[in-house]
Amino acid sequence: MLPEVAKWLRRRTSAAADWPLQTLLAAKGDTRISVVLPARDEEATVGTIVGVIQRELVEQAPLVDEIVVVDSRSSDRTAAVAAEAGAEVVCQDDVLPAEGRMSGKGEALWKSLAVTTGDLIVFIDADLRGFTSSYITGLLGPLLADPQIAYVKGCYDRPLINGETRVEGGGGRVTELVARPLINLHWPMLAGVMQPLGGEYAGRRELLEQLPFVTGYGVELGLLLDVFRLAGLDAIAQVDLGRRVHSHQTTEALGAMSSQIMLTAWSRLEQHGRMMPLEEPATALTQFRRVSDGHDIRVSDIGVGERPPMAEITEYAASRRSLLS
Ligand SMILES: O=c1ccn([C@@H]2O[C@H](COP(=O)(O)OP(=O)(O)O)[C@@H](O)[C@H]2O)c(=O)[nH]1
Ligand SMILES: O=C(O)[C@@H](COP(=O)(O)O)O[C@H]1O[C@H](CO)[C@@H](O)[C@H](O)[C@H]1O
Repeated sequence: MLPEVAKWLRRRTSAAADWPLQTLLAAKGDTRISVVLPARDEEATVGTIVGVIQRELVEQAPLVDEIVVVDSRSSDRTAAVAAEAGAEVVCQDDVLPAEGRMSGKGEALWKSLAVTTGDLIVFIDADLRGFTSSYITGLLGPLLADPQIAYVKGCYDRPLINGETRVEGGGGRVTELVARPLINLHWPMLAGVMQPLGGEYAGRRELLEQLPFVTGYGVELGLLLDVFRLAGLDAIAQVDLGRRVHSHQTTEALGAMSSQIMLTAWSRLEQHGRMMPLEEPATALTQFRRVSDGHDIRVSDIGVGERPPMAEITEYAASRRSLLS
């Protein structure tokens, strides 16, 4: 792990418990705060999430100024359930109609900027189970405490819970198999970000509105790479939110998601390559595992060598002759 990354990890990693609600209320001042939930067919979970935010962070404590659910072409009762729970609901395709209609989560999040008023915007997936308001207070903490911080990613344990299947640490499959390797190879300064694809994060509007939003599932990787490019590593923080349980897609669906992540990585490498020669890929892979007092950080060398065609090896011809004689 690069020394700058180790330093960043120490300086810019905190836990939700480090940011109590009263501290945030005292720091809020006239800062407006929006919570955005992109939601496609999330009627089973969106109401509970919105209800917790509405009760604990709007009614009981005036921290959050608005809860906006972006209905992303749902075919179920997502919009009605979200509205009944207290959210303002907008249809993704009704926002900025002159800009046309693109698809996916990134489109929903990009359009959310046009229908929210917050100086700070918190993004929360609408398929979470066991959501607590500490997700939001944790993500807001660094932003309300330090003007140098402009973007905060959640990190958490990610079990894979699918019907009878329950694998601790088995979630975040695209993160572990695609995004983390790509980031370590090409953006090693971001190797300390424990959950680069996590759907819970927050940012300052003044930064977010300067960033392109990749549509589909490339949005998280695109934003992380572009925040790093535009604002630098020290503008990024991460907060341990504990545990994240969400609805899991099929492996086939995650194949499409992985492809979008790779396309996003390619687009940023291609942009970078137009400005300066691309660096050689790094060959250290940093991985994280929860342990009792934090995270076990493992750095492994994933470098590969390469042998030439055997036909070019002098001894090969001689060995073949002796074998065949
Ligand atoms: O076209 C889409 C796809 C997804 N989502 C939402 O984005 C979040 C994350 O999507 P998903 O759960 O499909 O991804 P996963 O968490 O499985 O990676 C969820 O709130 C989805 O409802 C969305 O708003 N529009
Ligand atoms: O992190 C991941 O590997 C994927 C899939 O998670 P699981 O293997 O289903 O737990 O989930 C994330 O990736 C998406 C693409 O960035 C985000 O949009 C989702 O919010 C996030 O859950």
